[in-house]
Amino acid sequence: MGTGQVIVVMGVSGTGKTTVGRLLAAALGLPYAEGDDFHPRANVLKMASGVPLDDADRWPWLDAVGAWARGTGPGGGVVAASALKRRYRDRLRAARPATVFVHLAGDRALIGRRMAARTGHFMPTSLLDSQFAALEPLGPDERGVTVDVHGTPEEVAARALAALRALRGAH
Ligand SMILES: Nc1ncnc2c1ncn2[C@@H]1O[C@H](COP(=O)(O)OP(=O)(O)O)[C@@H](O)[C@H]1O
Ligand SMILES: O=C(O)[C@H](O)[C@@H](O)[C@H](O)[C@H](O)COP(=O)(O)O
Repeated sequence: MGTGQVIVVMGVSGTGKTTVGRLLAAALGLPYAEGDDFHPRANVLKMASGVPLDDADRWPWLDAVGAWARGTGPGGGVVAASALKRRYRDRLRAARPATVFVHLAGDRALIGRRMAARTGHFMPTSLLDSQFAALEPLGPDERGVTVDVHGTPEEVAARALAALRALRGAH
């Protein structure tokens, strides 16, 4: 899938970033990182208490994700990180120019159901509306693919791999 490529699996909470990101990393033989692990503790506590993050909360987190991406070296890697807004993705691209985004997209009802069924996670389903409100889909000039999240995780991962291959073929 290309030397030096970092794949950022993006999208709202509950859309399957972790699940699909791990499958992509395994399929590509790349290291995987969980974006949630880079949040300062204050961010996790804020979200857990039902308050959405703002830009100021997200900059240090994005810089930590970007540092991981840069640190993967020539081999690249896969990281799950919501990267909801264009300016957040700009920040990640500034840290690691060879970044490609996989936007996992689905309707609110489906994602809400999956999120509600998830256990042991700090993110409350009540924040899903704010996640959709913040979401800015990939622009035509942004290197990446948008992948629908219906079906099994394996189907979504296969769809993402095919879209990445097509993107690569187009360049
Ligand atoms: N394609 C899928 N079909 C059914 N359930 C899924 C699918 N993808 C993810 N899930 C489940 O939905 C929940 C949210 O997925 P997760 O990977 O944690 O999303 P995110 O990392 O974007 O928050 C988890 O409980 C996960 O097991
Ligand atoms: O910028 C944000 O508001 C957060 O990054 C958010 O988008 C993310 O979704 C949470 O960290 C919950 O984690 P999950 O995405 O794994 O639910």
